[in-house]
Amino acid sequence: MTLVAGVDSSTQSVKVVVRDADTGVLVREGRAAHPDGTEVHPSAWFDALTSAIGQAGGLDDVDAVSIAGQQHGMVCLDESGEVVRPALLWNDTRSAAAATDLVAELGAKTWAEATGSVPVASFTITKLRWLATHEPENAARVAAVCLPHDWLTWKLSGSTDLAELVTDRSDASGTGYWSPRLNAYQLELLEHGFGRSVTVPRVLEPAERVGRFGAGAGDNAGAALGLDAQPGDVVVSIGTSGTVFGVSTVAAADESGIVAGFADATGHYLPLVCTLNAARVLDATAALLGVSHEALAELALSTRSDGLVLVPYLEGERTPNRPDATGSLHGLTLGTSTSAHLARAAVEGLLCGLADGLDALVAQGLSVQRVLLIGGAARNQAVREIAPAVFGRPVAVPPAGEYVADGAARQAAWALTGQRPTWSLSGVDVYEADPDPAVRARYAAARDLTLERM
Ligand SMILES: Nc1ncnc2c1ncn2[C@@H]1O[C@H](COP(=O)(O)OP(=O)(O)O)[C@@H](O)[C@H]1O
Ligand SMILES: O=C(CO)[C@@H](O)[C@H](O)COP(=O)(O)O
Repeated sequence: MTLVAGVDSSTQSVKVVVRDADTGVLVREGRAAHPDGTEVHPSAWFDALTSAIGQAGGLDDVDAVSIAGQQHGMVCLDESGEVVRPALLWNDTRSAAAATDLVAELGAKTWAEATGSVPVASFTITKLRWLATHEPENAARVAAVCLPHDWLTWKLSGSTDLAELVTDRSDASGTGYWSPRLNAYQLELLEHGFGRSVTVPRVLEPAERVGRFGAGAGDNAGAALGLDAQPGDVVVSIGTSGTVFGVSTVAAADESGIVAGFADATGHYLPLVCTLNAARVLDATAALLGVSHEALAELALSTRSDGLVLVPYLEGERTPNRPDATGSLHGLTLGTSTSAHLARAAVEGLLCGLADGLDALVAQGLSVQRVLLIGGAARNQAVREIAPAVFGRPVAVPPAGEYVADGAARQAAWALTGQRPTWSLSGVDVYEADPDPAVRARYAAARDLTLERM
């Protein structure tokens, strides 16, 4: 049996799957937790990956490996390949002012045309500007910049040569200095943002490999590949981030900055909307109520929200671009002051943010024939049942699984054999509900009424 491995190094954890390259059957798997926080030393990811690989029985008998991971994080290396400072992750908002400056300096249209996206605090380029401004001594030591998945691939390959860093189209498209449309770096943007040029990883083609390593992918592109998403499939992923995206044959360039015009992992495009507040809104609400996720779901399904709205900007927000916002609760009455109403409002609030994202993608021309729901919080029964009412469409929920790691495994098999795998995806459950536009309308009325962070 020929084995391939796929990795998802996501915000909260790392997952490893080992699959049969011919059939896609899961042979072994492993996982390990990542440290909390929006600033993490990459060595913590490597330690977690090593432990997850061990749990998955090692990689000695595996012929090809691909690593997918959280997008955008800034990993800076010095000339000898050492990490300069802990990585700033996609959900670290300290570079919000740098993002505002970069957009003001060149204009949103220039960014959208050059890179497919208008940078917000998540994007690597804004973190580089922040570093140049706030930590000039660290900035001076930077010889190369790469992304979490690039660094893990490089590290696992055993290389110490900066010239051997590789990445893929999907993750390169989240840097703010690579064009999906032109399939090329825009290094003048990197120089503009950081003040000078540095080494960047070589961008591999979707099925290219270096030794036994595939190109890897940003986690959302990895999930699209893992689900074998086709044009018309829109994926809603509710993990640490909330994302809505679809595979498209047309490159997006949304000047409003709502839709990010990323590349996918198959040579096409992946227009995407990302929110900063997703599964952790339910984690926080369950903790506040002192209940499990299962009990939270039961509470949420036991009532309607009756006008209670939770605007879930607990970590600030990325879409809409409100990095300094806080969450807020609106519509409290004696009647809505119950655990059940709060649970329902939390689920509806996070889903309304994603429904706004779905609308934005449709407005950009993305076709929606099917909505697929994945990510840790897709396990939640209330999310599954309320999503179709909020989205106004049926929602298909594939079996709980590690679709990002599966996408990486598919890529590894593709790179190994030269054939894109046709592994079958087992059955999805379809959830339907009457559309509930009143919930969306009430949320829309509340969403801008939030306090800034202190
Ligand atoms: N049944 C559930 N209901 C709601 N949230 C859940 C449930 N199970 C897991 N989660 C949450 O999902 C998140 C992890 O999802 P995952 O997609 O692995 O995240 P990431 O890829 O961002 O690391 C955690 O915040 C976890 O608490
Ligand atoms: O920033 C984005 C997409 O632009 C996020 O989707 C990150 O890629 C993190 O993903 P998860 O940890 O939530 O899987």
